[in-house]
Amino acid sequence: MSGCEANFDGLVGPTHHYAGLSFGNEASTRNQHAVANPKLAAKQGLQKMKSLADLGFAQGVLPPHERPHLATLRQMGFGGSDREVLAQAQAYSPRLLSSLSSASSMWVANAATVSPSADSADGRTHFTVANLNNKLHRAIEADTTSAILRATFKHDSHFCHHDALPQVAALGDEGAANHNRLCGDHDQPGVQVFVYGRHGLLAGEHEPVRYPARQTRLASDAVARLHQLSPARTVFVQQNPEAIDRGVFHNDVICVSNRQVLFHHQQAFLNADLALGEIRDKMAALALDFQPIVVPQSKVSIDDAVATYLFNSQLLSKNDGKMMMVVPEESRQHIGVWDYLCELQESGGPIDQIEVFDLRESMRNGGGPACLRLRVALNRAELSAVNDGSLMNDVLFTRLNQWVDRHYRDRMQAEDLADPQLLTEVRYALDELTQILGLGAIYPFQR
Ligand SMILES: NCCC[C@H](NC(=O)CCC(=O)O)C(=O)O
Repeated sequence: MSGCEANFDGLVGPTHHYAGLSFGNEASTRNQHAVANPKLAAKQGLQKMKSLADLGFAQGVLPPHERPHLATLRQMGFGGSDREVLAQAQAYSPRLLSSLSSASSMWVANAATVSPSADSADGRTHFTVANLNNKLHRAIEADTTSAILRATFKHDSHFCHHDALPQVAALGDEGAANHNRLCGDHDQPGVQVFVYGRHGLLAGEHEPVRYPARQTRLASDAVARLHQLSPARTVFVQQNPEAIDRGVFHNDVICVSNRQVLFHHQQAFLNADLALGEIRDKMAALALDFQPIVVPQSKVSIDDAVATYLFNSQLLSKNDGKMMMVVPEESRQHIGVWDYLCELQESGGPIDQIEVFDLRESMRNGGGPACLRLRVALNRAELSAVNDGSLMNDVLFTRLNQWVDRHYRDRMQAEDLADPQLLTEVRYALDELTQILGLGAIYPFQR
């Protein structure tokens, strides 16, 4: 093995619910007020992690955040005991309490952008925490994400951590969901592709009109600079504004990369030919052969892509050199999309295996297999420097399932969030979790 791509999945938190918080994310809007099942959600996620670990892929886990987020409520002027703060917030605005209770940190593809050491001038793996500035419920993730990543990837000699960019719309950054990397072996230099929705400072001709473009070019440029990437191996591409207006709120809803392959929809990018040409040329300079797989509109429409999350899949390299694709159950349920996938699997191309997972609880908030994982390409030395307790195996899987059984409710709606008992349950659970994972005190309530 010459390096690997490890996937770190976000564990769903105990307050998982459907609040309709993400304008532009159609599943989130559609399922507002549906009854959620946090216990099932966490178990569906764990099952994916375990299955991939069993297949021999390096798999880690990242813990959920503390919710409701009392610190933000206090910062907003609510005071007194925790119980009083919750009651006041609920009386003032149940929607605010819901925002500050979202389990959205599960979608760790938005936790950070990660550049492997082979691409960065200082030879370290770089992480920039995403500020998730476009949504209140997500912008509050940055500090805890930073603490979690620093505890999981601890050694300064291997890992370099950057805090989130300033919290302002012009620097809106959504992390790895808008970032792809093309390469040969994962620990060899590759080409990084940053996808943005609007510039940030300059008013562009081509911007979405219906839904927000969450990622700015200004932010993508800043991350590339922080990560010490070579311009000769970096490409910036604008997302197709029409796709954003149809519900493609992150690039990973319409595109996924692995090694030389860029699996994407025909309408994913603005000026796609130029962008693909630049990727091809920059890869050729590394003696790499670019293999785009373009799914035409005639086979799968953008609406079907959004409904089924076909592109929010994981592409994983197997030992035989072929790739396995991890798709959500919703892709199997759709006849046209499933026919396309069966054809793809038989086509003799790089992807020859499709694995389906039931991630319905997360999917109903717009989070598929790819949203739930943060890719970290690591060489052997770096992999052994990762916090041991964070890596998935039989023992950890059993312990985490038992932990979920002990602490999670199987029903959650907005009105449950003001229950002071829930906050106690969450803190108790998270405190135990940091011990299971060996992460130390990462939450403010533990300090
Ligand atoms: N990468 C997938 C992210 C999904 C996430 N959904 C949410 O936050 C929905 C939460 C709610 O509406 O309850 C988002 O849109 O950022």
